[in-house]
Amino acid sequence: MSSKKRKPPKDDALEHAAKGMDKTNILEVKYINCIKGRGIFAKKKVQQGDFVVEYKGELIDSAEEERRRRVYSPRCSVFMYNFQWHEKTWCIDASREDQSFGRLVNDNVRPNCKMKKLIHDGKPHLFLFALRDIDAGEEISYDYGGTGWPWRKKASGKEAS
Ligand SMILES: C[S@@+](CC[C@H](N)C(=O)[O-])C[C@H]1O[C@@H](n2cnc3c(N)ncnc32)[C@H](O)[C@@H]1O
Repeated sequence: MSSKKRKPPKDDALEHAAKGMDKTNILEVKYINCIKGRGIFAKKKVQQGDFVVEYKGELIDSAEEERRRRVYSPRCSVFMYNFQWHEKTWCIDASREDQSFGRLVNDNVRPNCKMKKLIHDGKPHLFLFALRDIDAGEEISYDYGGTGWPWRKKASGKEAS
């Protein structure tokens, strides 16, 4: 058994945000198929509660988000993540291909991670934390929320469970 003390996951997340680093020692990008595209996979076991990855991008307000949604293609707007902060709607726009891992995490209705907001340098940041132990080789996922995602619909036209 390792005697190394586990860093509190929130501290770990904020340290990674400060350094602008992804956990390349435990995560990797893999191409899955032409429907799902790429995804993020665990290279090593992840413990329940651990910080996994930051959903990095540009922080914009709802007016700017609306403006961008009018001009973005659906392929780009799917990278926009909305959340509440100080009673207003904000958005992380991760549409820019910047080599970061968080933007490549796919949707799952039975996810192994959950998105949480933490404040770093006075600004909100979005981080995924493990909902359960994740084995090496498993795809990292979270529930995008909302309804109507085309990939959730089965050929029958019903929502996937
Ligand atoms: C935020 S991106 C995730 C990264 C993306 N897979 C890529 O390679 O750029 C969201 C897009 O990934 C795909 N996607 C995400 N979750 C999926 C799922 N569960 N099944 C199929 N496609 C999915 C859809 O094409 C969606 O528009």
